[in-house]
Amino acid sequence: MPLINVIHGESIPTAPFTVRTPVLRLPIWLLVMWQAIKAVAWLVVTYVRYWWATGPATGLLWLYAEYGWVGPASTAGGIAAAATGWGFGHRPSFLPFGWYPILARFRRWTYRRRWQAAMVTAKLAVSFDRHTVLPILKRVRCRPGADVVLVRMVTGQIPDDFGKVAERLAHTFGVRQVKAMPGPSFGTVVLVLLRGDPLTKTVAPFPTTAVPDFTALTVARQEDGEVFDLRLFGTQVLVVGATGSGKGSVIWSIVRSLAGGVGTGLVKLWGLDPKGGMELGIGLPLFDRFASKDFAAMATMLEEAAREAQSRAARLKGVTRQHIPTPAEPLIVLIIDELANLTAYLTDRQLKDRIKASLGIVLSQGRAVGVHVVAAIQDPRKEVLPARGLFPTRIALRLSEPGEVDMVLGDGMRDRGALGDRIPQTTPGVGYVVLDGDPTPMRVRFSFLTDDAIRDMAATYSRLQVIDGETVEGGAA
Ligand SMILES: Nc1ncnc2c1ncn2[C@@H]1O[C@H](COP(=O)(O)OP(=O)(O)OP(=O)(O)O)[C@@H](O)[C@H]1O
Repeated sequence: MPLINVIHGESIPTAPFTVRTPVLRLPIWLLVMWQAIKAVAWLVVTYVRYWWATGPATGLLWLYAEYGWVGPASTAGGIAAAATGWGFGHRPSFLPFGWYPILARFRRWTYRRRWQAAMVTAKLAVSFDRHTVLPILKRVRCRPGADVVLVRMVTGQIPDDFGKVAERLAHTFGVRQVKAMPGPSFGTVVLVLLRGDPLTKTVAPFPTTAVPDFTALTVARQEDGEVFDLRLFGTQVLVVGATGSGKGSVIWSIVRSLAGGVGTGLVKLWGLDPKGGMELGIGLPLFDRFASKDFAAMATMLEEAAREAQSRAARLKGVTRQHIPTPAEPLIVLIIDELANLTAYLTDRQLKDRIKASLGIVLSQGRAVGVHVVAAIQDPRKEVLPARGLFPTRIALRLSEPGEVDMVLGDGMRDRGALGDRIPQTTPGVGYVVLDGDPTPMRVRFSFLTDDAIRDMAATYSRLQVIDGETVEGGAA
Protein backbone atom coordinates (compact mmCIF):
# COMPACT_ATOMS: atom_id res chain seq x y z
CA MET A 1 0.00 0.00 0.00
CA PRO A 2 1.42 3.44 -0.85
CA LEU A 3 2.41 5.61 2.08
CA ILE A 4 -0.19 8.32 2.27
CA ASN A 5 -0.73 11.13 4.75
CA VAL A 6 2.89 10.92 5.90
CA ILE A 7 3.78 13.88 8.06
CA HIS A 8 7.42 14.28 9.04
CA GLY A 9 8.23 15.07 12.63
CA GLU A 10 8.57 13.58 16.04
CA SER A 11 5.38 12.18 17.62
CA ILE A 12 4.67 12.73 21.24
CA PRO A 13 2.23 10.52 23.16
CA THR A 14 -1.26 11.93 23.56
CA ALA A 15 -1.47 10.62 27.14
CA PRO A 16 1.27 10.10 29.75
CA PHE A 17 0.63 6.31 29.80
CA THR A 18 -1.46 3.86 27.82
CA VAL A 19 -3.50 1.02 29.34
CA ARG A 20 -4.15 -2.03 27.22
CA THR A 21 -6.45 -4.90 28.11
CA PRO A 22 -4.58 -8.20 27.64
CA VAL A 23 -6.21 -10.43 25.16
CA LEU A 24 -4.01 -13.48 25.63
CA ARG A 25 -3.19 -14.95 29.00
CA LEU A 26 0.61 -15.37 28.98
CA PRO A 27 2.69 -17.20 31.58
CA ILE A 28 4.56 -14.86 33.89
CA TRP A 29 8.02 -16.24 32.92
CA LEU A 30 7.35 -15.31 29.29
CA LEU A 31 6.46 -11.76 30.22
CA VAL A 32 9.53 -11.43 32.45
CA MET A 33 11.73 -12.78 29.66
CA TRP A 34 10.20 -10.39 27.15
CA GLN A 35 10.79 -7.42 29.42
CA ALA A 36 14.38 -8.61 30.03
CA ILE A 37 15.07 -8.83 26.26
CA LYS A 38 13.61 -5.34 25.82
CA ALA A 39 15.78 -3.99 28.63
CA VAL A 40 18.94 -5.54 27.12
CA ALA A 41 18.05 -4.16 23.67
CA TRP A 42 17.50 -0.72 25.19
CA LEU A 43 20.87 -0.91 26.96
CA VAL A 44 22.69 -1.90 23.76
CA VAL A 45 21.02 0.86 21.75
CA THR A 46 21.76 3.45 24.45
CA TYR A 47 25.36 2.25 24.74
CA VAL A 48 25.91 2.61 20.99
CA ARG A 49 23.96 5.85 20.69
CA TYR A 50 25.90 7.59 23.45
CA TRP A 51 29.25 6.11 22.40
CA TRP A 52 31.05 9.35 23.15
CA ALA A 53 30.21 8.90 26.85
CA THR A 54 30.01 5.11 27.15
CA GLY A 55 33.27 4.49 25.23
CA PRO A 56 35.52 6.52 27.56
CA ALA A 57 33.59 5.23 30.62
CA THR A 58 34.26 1.63 29.52
CA GLY A 59 37.93 2.44 28.96
CA LEU A 60 38.25 3.96 32.43
CA LEU A 61 36.48 0.96 34.01
CA TRP A 62 38.84 -1.40 32.23
CA LEU A 63 41.83 0.61 33.44
CA TYR A 64 40.42 0.47 36.99
CA ALA A 65 40.00 -3.31 36.71
CA GLU A 66 43.56 -3.73 35.43
CA TYR A 67 45.53 -1.17 37.46
CA GLY A 68 43.28 0.01 40.28
CA TRP A 69 42.70 3.76 40.86
CA VAL A 70 46.07 4.67 39.39
CA GLY A 71 44.97 3.60 35.87
CA PRO A 72 41.92 5.85 35.33
CA ALA A 73 43.33 8.71 37.46
CA SER A 74 46.60 8.93 35.53
CA THR A 75 44.80 8.59 32.16
CA ALA A 76 42.26 11.30 33.04
CA GLY A 77 45.05 13.53 34.39
CA GLY A 78 47.11 12.99 31.23
CA ILE A 79 44.18 13.83 28.97
CA ALA A 80 43.35 16.94 31.03
CA ALA A 81 47.00 18.09 30.91
CA ALA A 82 47.21 17.48 27.14
CA ALA A 83 43.93 19.37 26.57
CA THR A 84 45.12 22.29 28.72
CA GLY A 85 48.44 22.37 26.84
CA TRP A 86 46.62 22.27 23.51
CA GLY A 87 44.16 24.97 24.62
CA PHE A 88 46.90 27.35 25.73
CA GLY A 89 49.38 26.35 23.04
CA HIS A 90 47.18 26.54 19.96
CA ARG A 91 43.76 28.01 20.65
CA PRO A 92 42.69 28.33 16.97
CA SER A 93 42.78 24.52 16.53
CA PHE A 94 41.75 23.61 20.09
CA LEU A 95 38.43 25.46 19.95
CA PRO A 96 36.98 23.95 16.73
CA PHE A 97 38.46 20.45 17.10
CA GLY A 98 38.77 19.98 20.87
CA TRP A 99 36.38 22.13 22.84
CA TYR A 100 33.39 22.94 20.58
CA PRO A 101 32.52 19.29 19.74
CA ILE A 102 32.31 18.48 23.47
CA LEU A 103 30.36 21.66 24.20
CA ALA A 104 27.97 20.85 21.34
CA ARG A 105 27.14 17.45 22.90
CA PHE A 106 26.35 19.12 26.18
CA ARG A 107 24.28 21.87 24.54
CA ARG A 108 22.35 19.33 22.50
CA TRP A 109 21.40 17.60 25.72
CA THR A 110 20.24 20.88 27.32
CA TYR A 111 18.20 21.92 24.24
CA ARG A 112 16.66 18.44 24.02
CA ARG A 113 15.46 18.72 27.63
CA ARG A 114 13.45 21.86 26.84
CA TRP A 115 12.62 20.99 23.24
CA GLN A 116 9.09 19.68 23.68
CA ALA A 117 7.98 22.55 25.92
CA ALA A 118 9.64 25.09 23.62
CA MET A 119 7.98 23.76 20.47
CA VAL A 120 4.53 23.47 22.04
CA THR A 121 4.53 26.93 23.64
CA ALA A 122 5.91 28.55 20.47
CA LYS A 123 3.08 26.86 18.56
CA LEU A 124 5.51 24.97 16.37
CA ALA A 125 4.03 21.61 17.39
CA VAL A 126 1.41 20.46 14.86
CA SER A 127 -1.68 18.43 15.70
CA PHE A 128 -2.57 16.05 12.94
CA ASP A 129 -4.80 13.00 12.87
CA ARG A 130 -4.99 12.95 16.66
CA HIS A 131 -1.19 13.05 16.88
CA THR A 132 1.02 15.87 18.02
CA VAL A 133 4.08 16.20 15.83
CA LEU A 134 7.18 18.22 16.77
CA PRO A 135 10.05 19.58 14.67
CA ILE A 136 13.09 17.34 15.11
CA LEU A 137 16.31 18.63 16.65
CA LYS A 138 18.87 17.09 14.29
CA ARG A 139 22.27 18.54 15.10
CA VAL A 140 23.97 21.13 17.31
CA ARG A 141 27.24 22.84 16.43
CA CYS A 142 29.02 25.44 18.54
CA ARG A 143 31.01 28.43 17.35
CA PRO A 144 32.26 31.56 19.13
CA GLY A 145 29.33 33.12 20.98
CA ALA A 146 26.68 31.04 19.21
CA ASP A 147 25.12 27.58 18.83
CA VAL A 148 23.93 26.50 15.39
CA VAL A 149 21.01 24.07 15.58
CA LEU A 150 19.76 22.16 12.56
CA VAL A 151 16.06 21.36 12.76
CA ARG A 152 13.86 19.16 10.57
CA MET A 153 10.60 21.05 10.24
CA VAL A 154 7.19 19.46 10.43
CA THR A 155 5.62 19.07 6.98
CA GLY A 156 4.04 22.35 5.96
CA GLN A 157 6.30 24.57 8.06
CA ILE A 158 8.68 27.18 6.63
CA PRO A 159 11.75 28.86 8.19
CA ASP A 160 9.78 32.08 8.66
CA ASP A 161 7.47 30.25 11.12
CA PHE A 162 10.53 29.90 13.35
CA GLY A 163 11.68 33.47 12.63
CA LYS A 164 8.34 34.83 13.86
CA VAL A 165 8.70 33.15 17.27
CA ALA A 166 12.46 33.74 17.55
CA GLU A 167 12.13 35.95 20.60
CA ARG A 168 9.97 33.37 22.38
CA LEU A 169 12.56 30.69 21.63
CA ALA A 170 15.37 32.95 22.88
CA HIS A 171 13.66 33.31 26.26
CA THR A 172 12.86 29.60 26.48
CA PHE A 173 16.43 28.53 25.76
CA GLY A 174 17.96 31.37 27.79
CA VAL A 175 19.98 32.95 24.99
CA ARG A 176 20.33 36.57 23.85
CA GLN A 177 18.77 36.13 20.43
CA VAL A 178 17.63 33.44 18.02
CA LYS A 179 17.89 33.80 14.24
CA ALA A 180 16.18 31.42 11.84
CA MET A 181 17.40 30.79 8.30
CA PRO A 182 16.68 28.15 5.65
CA GLY A 183 18.66 24.96 6.21
CA PRO A 184 20.93 23.09 3.78
CA SER A 185 18.03 21.05 2.34
CA PHE A 186 14.32 21.52 1.86
CA GLY A 187 12.30 20.98 5.02
CA THR A 188 15.11 22.06 7.34
CA VAL A 189 15.75 25.27 9.22
CA VAL A 190 18.91 26.45 10.93
CA LEU A 191 18.48 28.22 14.26
CA VAL A 192 21.40 30.34 15.36
CA LEU A 193 21.24 30.86 19.13
CA LEU A 194 23.41 33.83 20.04
CA ARG A 195 24.84 33.81 23.54
CA GLY A 196 27.63 36.29 24.25
CA ASP A 197 27.81 39.73 22.66
CA PRO A 198 31.13 40.69 21.06
CA LEU A 199 29.69 44.10 20.13
CA THR A 200 29.44 45.65 23.59
CA LYS A 201 32.93 47.14 23.30
CA THR A 202 33.81 49.99 20.92
CA VAL A 203 35.44 48.72 17.72
CA ALA A 204 38.84 50.25 16.96
CA PRO A 205 39.42 51.64 13.43
CA PHE A 206 40.65 49.10 10.88
CA PRO A 207 43.93 49.57 9.02
CA THR A 208 43.82 51.45 5.72
CA THR A 209 45.30 50.02 2.54
CA ALA A 210 47.00 52.07 -0.19
CA VAL A 211 44.73 50.49 -2.84
CA PRO A 212 41.29 49.95 -1.33
CA ASP A 213 39.39 46.82 -2.32
CA PHE A 214 36.17 48.44 -3.53
CA THR A 215 34.39 45.09 -3.36
CA ALA A 216 35.27 44.55 0.32
CA LEU A 217 35.92 47.63 2.46
CA THR A 218 36.44 46.56 6.07
CA VAL A 219 34.28 48.88 8.15
CA ALA A 220 32.71 46.96 11.04
CA ARG A 221 32.78 43.88 13.24
CA GLN A 222 30.02 41.28 12.94
CA GLU A 223 28.32 39.72 15.94
CA ASP A 224 29.90 36.36 15.07
CA GLY A 225 33.32 37.93 15.56
CA GLU A 226 34.17 38.21 11.84
CA VAL A 227 34.83 41.54 10.13
CA PHE A 228 32.14 43.06 7.95
CA ASP A 229 33.29 44.06 4.47
CA LEU A 230 31.14 46.56 2.62
CA ARG A 231 30.89 46.25 -1.15
CA LEU A 232 30.95 49.69 -2.78
CA PHE A 233 31.29 48.65 -6.43
CA GLY A 234 27.91 48.48 -8.11
CA THR A 235 25.94 49.97 -5.25
CA GLN A 236 24.81 53.10 -3.40
CA VAL A 237 24.80 53.12 0.40
CA LEU A 238 22.11 54.52 2.69
CA VAL A 239 22.67 54.71 6.46
CA VAL A 240 19.54 55.17 8.55
CA GLY A 241 19.57 55.84 12.28
CA ALA A 242 17.95 57.95 14.97
CA THR A 243 19.86 60.86 16.41
CA GLY A 244 22.95 59.68 18.31
CA SER A 245 22.80 56.20 16.76
CA GLY A 246 26.31 56.57 15.28
CA LYS A 247 25.67 57.51 11.64
CA GLY A 248 28.87 59.54 11.81
CA SER A 249 30.87 56.43 12.71
CA VAL A 250 29.53 54.59 9.64
CA ILE A 251 30.53 57.50 7.42
CA TRP A 252 34.01 57.79 8.94
CA SER A 253 34.57 54.02 8.87
CA ILE A 254 33.83 54.07 5.13
CA VAL A 255 35.98 57.18 4.58
CA ARG A 256 38.84 55.55 6.49
CA SER A 257 38.64 52.41 4.35
CA LEU A 258 38.91 54.66 1.25
CA ALA A 259 41.56 57.02 2.65
CA GLY A 260 44.48 55.19 1.00
CA GLY A 261 42.81 55.70 -2.38
CA VAL A 262 42.19 59.37 -1.56
CA GLY A 263 45.93 59.79 -0.97
CA THR A 264 46.87 58.20 -4.29
CA GLY A 265 44.15 60.02 -6.23
CA LEU A 266 42.21 56.86 -6.99
CA VAL A 267 39.24 58.11 -4.97
CA LYS A 268 37.71 61.57 -4.80
CA LEU A 269 35.44 62.39 -1.91
CA TRP A 270 32.80 65.06 -2.33
CA GLY A 271 31.32 66.10 0.99
CA LEU A 272 27.82 67.54 1.45
CA ASP A 273 27.06 68.42 5.06
CA PRO A 274 23.87 70.48 5.06
CA LYS A 275 23.87 70.62 8.88
CA GLY A 276 26.55 73.31 8.65
CA GLY A 277 29.65 71.12 8.48
CA MET A 278 29.41 69.83 12.07
CA GLU A 279 30.03 66.21 11.11
CA LEU A 280 32.20 66.15 7.99
CA GLY A 281 34.03 69.41 8.75
CA ILE A 282 36.51 67.63 11.06
CA GLY A 283 37.97 65.76 8.10
CA LEU A 284 37.69 68.69 5.68
CA PRO A 285 41.12 68.27 4.00
CA LEU A 286 40.15 64.77 2.84
CA PHE A 287 37.44 66.05 0.56
CA ASP A 288 38.05 67.10 -2.99
CA ARG A 289 34.93 69.22 -2.88
CA PHE A 290 32.92 70.24 0.12
CA ALA A 291 29.72 72.19 0.78
CA SER A 292 28.08 72.83 4.11
CA LYS A 293 26.27 76.18 3.96
CA ASP A 294 25.46 76.98 0.37
CA PHE A 295 22.58 74.80 -0.90
CA ALA A 296 23.05 76.11 -4.45
CA ALA A 297 26.66 74.82 -4.33
CA MET A 298 25.33 71.45 -3.16
CA ALA A 299 22.86 71.35 -6.06
CA THR A 300 25.69 72.23 -8.47
CA MET A 301 27.88 69.45 -7.02
CA LEU A 302 25.09 66.92 -7.47
CA GLU A 303 24.49 68.13 -11.04
CA GLU A 304 28.19 67.78 -11.84
CA ALA A 305 28.20 64.29 -10.40
CA ALA A 306 25.13 63.45 -12.50
CA ARG A 307 26.80 64.81 -15.65
CA GLU A 308 29.96 62.81 -14.89
CA ALA A 309 27.89 59.63 -14.35
CA GLN A 310 26.03 60.18 -17.62
CA SER A 311 29.15 60.88 -19.67
CA ARG A 312 30.98 57.86 -18.21
CA ALA A 313 27.92 55.68 -18.84
CA ALA A 314 27.71 56.85 -22.47
CA ARG A 315 31.43 56.18 -23.00
CA LEU A 316 31.53 52.78 -21.30
CA LYS A 317 28.32 51.50 -22.89
CA GLY A 318 29.10 48.19 -24.56
CA VAL A 319 32.74 48.31 -23.33
CA THR A 320 32.49 47.17 -19.73
CA ARG A 321 29.86 46.68 -17.09
CA GLN A 322 32.06 47.89 -14.22
CA HIS A 323 34.17 51.02 -14.33
CA ILE A 324 37.68 50.52 -12.89
CA PRO A 325 38.93 53.67 -11.14
CA THR A 326 42.26 55.22 -12.17
CA PRO A 327 43.88 58.50 -11.04
CA ALA A 328 42.77 59.94 -14.42
CA GLU A 329 39.19 58.83 -13.86
CA PRO A 330 38.84 58.23 -10.12
CA LEU A 331 36.03 56.78 -8.10
CA ILE A 332 33.83 59.65 -6.97
CA VAL A 333 32.11 59.12 -3.63
CA LEU A 334 29.56 61.69 -2.52
CA ILE A 335 29.31 61.64 1.26
CA ILE A 336 26.04 63.23 2.35
CA ASP A 337 25.21 63.74 6.03
CA GLU A 338 21.49 64.18 6.79
CA LEU A 339 20.12 63.76 3.29
CA ALA A 340 16.64 64.88 4.42
CA ASN A 341 17.91 68.46 4.52
CA LEU A 342 18.30 68.23 0.75
CA THR A 343 15.27 66.14 -0.15
CA ALA A 344 12.58 67.17 2.33
CA TYR A 345 13.34 70.13 4.59
CA LEU A 346 14.64 72.53 1.90
CA THR A 347 12.15 75.36 1.37
CA ASP A 348 13.48 76.64 -1.97
CA ARG A 349 11.34 74.64 -4.40
CA GLN A 350 13.57 75.24 -7.41
CA LEU A 351 16.73 74.09 -5.62
CA LYS A 352 14.88 71.10 -4.22
CA ASP A 353 13.79 70.03 -7.71
CA ARG A 354 17.35 70.42 -9.06
CA ILE A 355 18.71 68.30 -6.19
CA LYS A 356 16.03 65.62 -6.58
CA ALA A 357 16.59 65.30 -10.33
CA SER A 358 20.40 65.13 -10.16
CA LEU A 359 20.39 62.82 -7.13
CA GLY A 360 18.07 60.46 -9.01
CA ILE A 361 20.48 60.34 -11.96
CA VAL A 362 23.54 59.77 -9.76
CA LEU A 363 21.81 57.01 -7.81
CA SER A 364 20.46 55.18 -10.82
CA GLN A 365 23.32 55.62 -13.30
CA GLY A 366 26.38 56.19 -11.16
CA ARG A 367 26.80 52.84 -9.44
CA ALA A 368 28.35 50.97 -12.40
CA VAL A 369 30.50 53.89 -13.56
CA GLY A 370 32.25 54.83 -10.34
CA VAL A 371 30.02 57.62 -9.04
CA HIS A 372 28.75 56.52 -5.65
CA VAL A 373 26.69 57.98 -2.84
CA VAL A 374 27.06 57.24 0.87
CA ALA A 375 24.20 59.09 2.52
CA ALA A 376 22.95 59.25 6.11
CA ILE A 377 19.40 60.03 7.16
CA GLN A 378 17.32 59.86 10.34
CA ASP A 379 13.88 59.27 8.92
CA PRO A 380 13.45 56.50 6.34
CA ARG A 381 9.85 57.31 5.33
CA LYS A 382 9.08 57.73 1.60
CA GLU A 383 7.80 61.31 2.19
CA VAL A 384 11.26 62.26 3.45
CA LEU A 385 13.31 60.21 0.99
CA PRO A 386 11.34 59.29 -2.13
CA ALA A 387 14.49 57.77 -3.71
CA ARG A 388 14.92 55.18 -0.94
CA GLY A 389 14.53 52.35 -3.43
CA LEU A 390 17.55 53.57 -5.43
CA PHE A 391 19.93 52.62 -2.60
CA PRO A 392 20.67 48.90 -3.01
CA THR A 393 22.76 48.77 0.20
CA ARG A 394 21.05 49.92 3.36
CA ILE A 395 22.34 49.96 6.89
CA ALA A 396 19.89 50.20 9.79
CA LEU A 397 21.34 51.62 13.01
CA ARG A 398 19.15 52.29 16.07
CA LEU A 399 15.67 53.19 14.83
CA SER A 400 12.75 54.84 16.61
CA GLU A 401 10.01 52.39 15.64
CA PRO A 402 9.75 48.68 14.80
CA GLY A 403 8.06 49.48 11.46
CA GLU A 404 11.12 51.37 10.27
CA VAL A 405 13.27 48.20 10.21
CA ASP A 406 11.42 46.65 7.27
CA MET A 407 11.28 50.08 5.59
CA VAL A 408 15.08 50.18 5.62
CA LEU A 409 16.18 46.56 5.24
CA GLY A 410 13.24 45.07 3.37
CA ASP A 411 10.06 43.17 4.19
CA GLY A 412 10.24 40.56 6.93
CA MET A 413 13.72 41.56 8.12
CA ARG A 414 12.57 42.43 11.62
CA ASP A 415 10.95 39.01 11.92
CA ARG A 416 14.25 37.51 10.82
CA GLY A 417 16.07 39.13 13.71
CA ALA A 418 16.87 42.73 12.76
CA LEU A 419 15.68 44.34 15.99
CA GLY A 420 16.84 47.83 15.02
CA ASP A 421 14.33 49.49 17.35
CA ARG A 422 15.74 47.55 20.33
CA ILE A 423 19.38 48.61 19.97
CA PRO A 424 20.24 50.32 23.27
CA GLN A 425 21.31 53.97 23.24
CA THR A 426 24.45 52.87 25.06
CA THR A 427 25.81 51.08 21.99
CA PRO A 428 26.07 53.69 19.22
CA GLY A 429 27.49 52.36 15.95
CA VAL A 430 25.59 49.04 16.30
CA GLY A 431 23.25 48.24 13.44
CA TYR A 432 21.97 45.61 11.03
CA VAL A 433 23.06 44.86 7.50
CA VAL A 434 21.93 42.30 4.95
CA LEU A 435 24.80 40.19 3.66
CA ASP A 436 25.08 38.94 0.10
CA GLY A 437 23.30 35.61 -0.29
CA ASP A 438 22.20 35.44 3.35
CA PRO A 439 18.49 35.95 3.95
CA THR A 440 19.00 36.78 7.63
CA PRO A 441 20.29 40.18 8.72
CA MET A 442 23.63 40.46 10.51
CA ARG A 443 24.21 42.65 13.55
CA VAL A 444 27.42 44.65 13.28
CA ARG A 445 29.24 47.46 15.04
CA PHE A 446 31.06 50.07 13.03
CA SER A 447 34.51 51.23 14.02
CA PHE A 448 34.75 54.47 15.94
CA LEU A 449 37.18 57.22 15.00
CA THR A 450 37.76 59.94 17.56
CA ASP A 451 37.97 63.54 16.34
CA ASP A 452 41.75 63.36 16.67
CA ALA A 453 41.93 60.14 14.64
CA ILE A 454 39.87 61.85 11.89
CA ARG A 455 42.15 64.91 11.95
CA ASP A 456 45.24 62.67 11.76
CA MET A 457 43.78 60.77 8.83
CA ALA A 458 42.86 64.03 7.09
CA ALA A 459 46.37 65.40 7.58
CA THR A 460 47.88 62.22 6.10
CA TYR A 461 45.66 61.96 3.01
CA SER A 462 44.65 65.63 2.43
CA ARG A 463 42.97 66.49 -0.95
CA LEU A 464 40.78 69.60 -0.46
CA GLN A 465 40.15 71.78 -3.54
CA VAL A 466 36.75 73.47 -3.49
CA ILE A 467 34.67 74.64 -0.51
CA ASP A 468 31.14 75.90 -1.09
CA GLY A 469 31.98 76.68 -4.70
CA GLU A 470 35.24 78.54 -3.89
CA THR A 471 38.56 77.08 -5.08
CA VAL A 472 41.01 76.71 -2.19
CA GLU A 473 44.54 78.04 -2.61
CA GLY A 474 47.12 75.27 -2.21
CA GLY A 475 44.58 72.43 -2.44
CA ALA A 476 45.81 69.12 -3.67
CA ALA A 477 45.83 68.66 -7.41
N1 LIG B 1 30.76 53.18 16.42
C1 LIG B 1 30.75 53.81 17.60
N2 LIG B 1 31.32 53.23 18.67
C2 LIG B 1 31.32 53.85 19.87
N3 LIG B 1 30.77 55.06 20.10
C3 LIG B 1 30.19 55.69 19.07
C4 LIG B 1 30.15 55.10 17.77
N4 LIG B 1 29.50 55.94 16.95
C5 LIG B 1 29.17 57.00 17.68
N5 LIG B 1 29.57 56.86 18.96
C6 LIG B 1 29.33 57.82 20.07
O1 LIG B 1 27.98 58.24 19.99
C7 LIG B 1 27.89 59.65 19.85
C8 LIG B 1 26.83 60.01 18.79
O2 LIG B 1 27.28 59.55 17.54
P1 LIG B 1 27.01 60.33 16.17
O3 LIG B 1 27.11 61.81 16.39
O4 LIG B 1 27.86 59.71 15.14
O5 LIG B 1 25.51 59.96 15.93
P2 LIG B 1 24.60 60.43 14.75
O6 LIG B 1 23.73 59.30 14.41
O7 LIG B 1 25.45 61.01 13.64
O8 LIG B 1 23.75 61.56 15.45
P3 LIG B 1 23.10 62.87 14.80
O9 LIG B 1 22.04 62.41 13.85
O10 LIG B 1 22.54 63.58 15.98
O11 LIG B 1 24.23 63.59 14.12
C9 LIG B 1 29.29 60.11 19.44
O12 LIG B 1 29.62 61.32 20.03
C10 LIG B 1 30.19 59.04 19.93
O13 LIG B 1 30.69 59.36 21.23
